[in-house]
Amino acid sequence: MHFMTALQAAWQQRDSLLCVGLDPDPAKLPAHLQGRPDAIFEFCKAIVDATADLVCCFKPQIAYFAAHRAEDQLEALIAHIHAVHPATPVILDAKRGDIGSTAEQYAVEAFERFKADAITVNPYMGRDSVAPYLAWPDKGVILLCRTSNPGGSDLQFLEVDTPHGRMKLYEHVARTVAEDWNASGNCGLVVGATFPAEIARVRELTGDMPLLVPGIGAQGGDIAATLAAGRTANGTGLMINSSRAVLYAGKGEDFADAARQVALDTRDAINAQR
Ligand SMILES: O=C(O)c1cc(=O)[nH]c(=O)n1[C@@H]1O[C@H](COP(=O)(O)O)[C@@H](O)[C@H]1O
Repeated sequence: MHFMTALQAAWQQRDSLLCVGLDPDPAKLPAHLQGRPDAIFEFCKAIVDATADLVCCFKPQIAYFAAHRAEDQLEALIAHIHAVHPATPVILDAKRGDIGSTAEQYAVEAFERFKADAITVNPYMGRDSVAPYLAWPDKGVILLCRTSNPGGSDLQFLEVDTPHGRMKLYEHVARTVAEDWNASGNCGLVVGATFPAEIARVRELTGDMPLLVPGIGAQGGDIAATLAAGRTANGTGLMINSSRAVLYAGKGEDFADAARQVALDTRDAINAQR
């Protein structure tokens, strides 16, 4: 199924804009899982099973798996999500960016090896570096636009001359993706919850394009401001990610119950603003 079709169905059927981010840090895993060879898989599987009915998508971050030689556990986790929660799309957060021939391999890694439904991609090497992902028309390609971190302003906030006049670089990225790269309707953009004014500007430039919005929870982004700035006319359009605040809500054997409670509270806090 097309990523965008699956996402829209999940928004409606789950009545949720929450994306739970799967960023398993071995040092933060509950004591009873520490040291097990499959600890990362077991931890994430428990979080997934406890929260799947509350989310519109999951977003595993590849670094947390690759750094610990756990790519096989990432493969198993995504296979588990597809088998047990088939209506829940998976975004592989890899923030790839490279020349076209290398990007082709990254696309195969994301979509064939890991069987992700979408991937995060860095747009700053330009159209030919993104084309190999766009060539998979059923897969979502979610491009960094206005990132949540403070240093995001170093480059993304610079004023540049464009064919449409002078604007900030992130605005030019939003406009270019919406008007040029999105021919197959499979693009989304990343805009941090820490910058609601820029969420509003990106919404203005891109119509109803889905926005992945990290930065609530541990990074302190504001849910009400995010919704006011970014929701579409039908009250969707956003995948609002929370990772650490959900994953590490509890430290004991009941960690998945604690994660579910935070996910539930976060989903409801989001829905209260729709
Ligand atoms: O693409 C992303 O997901 C992303 C973009 C961005 O601008 N900021 C950002 O925090 N992220 C990711 O979103 C997650 C945020 O995690 P928490 O701050 O723990 O909720 C991490 O996996 C980050 O890598």
